[in-house]
Amino acid sequence: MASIQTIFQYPSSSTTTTLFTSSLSIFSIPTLPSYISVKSTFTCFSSSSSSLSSSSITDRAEIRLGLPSKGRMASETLELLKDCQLSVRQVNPRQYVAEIPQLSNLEVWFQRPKDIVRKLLSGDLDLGIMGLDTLSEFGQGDEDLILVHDALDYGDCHLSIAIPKYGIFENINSLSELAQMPQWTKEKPLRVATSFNYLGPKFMKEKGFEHVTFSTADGALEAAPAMGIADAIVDLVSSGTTLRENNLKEIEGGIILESQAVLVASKKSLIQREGVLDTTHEILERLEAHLRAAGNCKYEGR
Ligand SMILES: Nc1ncnc2c1ncn2[C@@H]1O[C@H](COP(=O)(O)OP(=O)(O)OP(=O)(O)O)[C@@H](O)[C@H]1O
Ligand SMILES: O=P(O)(O)OC[C@H]1O[C@H](OP(=O)(O)OP(=O)(O)O)[C@H](O)[C@@H]1O
Repeated sequence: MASIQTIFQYPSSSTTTTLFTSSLSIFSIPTLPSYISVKSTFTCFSSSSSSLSSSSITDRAEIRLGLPSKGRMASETLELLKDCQLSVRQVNPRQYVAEIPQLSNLEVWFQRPKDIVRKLLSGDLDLGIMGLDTLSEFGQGDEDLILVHDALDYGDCHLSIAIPKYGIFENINSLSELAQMPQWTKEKPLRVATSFNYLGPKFMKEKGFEHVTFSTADGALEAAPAMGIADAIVDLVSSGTTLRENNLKEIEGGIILESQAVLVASKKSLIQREGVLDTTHEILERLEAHLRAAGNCKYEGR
């Protein structure tokens, strides 16, 4: 990864706004697909199109960091922060607020990852950690969401389209073959089940699928083809076991997004709320130091 200066660039304007610089080297965004509209090669998760953001800077004094409250990301997020000497001190595990003694004036709020994105946009959080998939789905490229660190090295998975291994799909092995199947017509479109109601349709449209409809479900999507509810699914994959166990397969060109845990900030907070920039910088430096050391350990261990 190239060493670059940490400059937040706001692609909606022609100027580059330097919020802070350092010798950190963690801002390159690897392979985000074009429809996610990261216009700079580093630092900014942004699009000039949709704007969900309605945040206004309220007059609260404390800085708020949103962390996943439960699920896959929760414990690894706490472990990562602990490894960075940023221990989250929770008075009681059922309480949703906590503190990090090393970061003064910071409140930690435990929330569902999708709600962290929503609350960054509404101005109720200043910083947050979630999967890039959640950021992309619920942030919808909003300009106020700044990707501060794009690779926290856990929560790896990818969002992908999957189809049955059997029946009319037996010899279909790529997205273009799927698109060209004569079965999909206006009257009988390709039916896709997904909980990614923004990224799924956006991807299929970009890939030129004309006759396609979407249905939504929150879990166990892999059952939809066998139940006859859908022809294909768009869902997260990590080990691939769930797809295999349900007789489904990924296809060439069908990966929508590679995801892992990321640190995100509200641009408005960074600019307008006192202390957010310094706190972000502090967290970033600690993350970078830890991840660099961990990376070296991995390398030495090989
Ligand atoms: N195999 C996987 N399946 C789903 N998510 C995964 C997987 N591997 C890593 N992840 C990451 O974990 C996140 C899911 O976290 P979690 O299990 O807490 O669900 P959630 O975001 O609260 O969603 P839900 O409301 O569906 O429970 C994903 O957004 C993704 O970034
Ligand atoms: O590739 P794998 O390692 O098998 O992981 C992928 C599965 O994990 C997630 O589901 P989860 O376990 O969260 O249950 P859910 O279907 O109820 O959301 C995801 O939605 C896939 O179903």
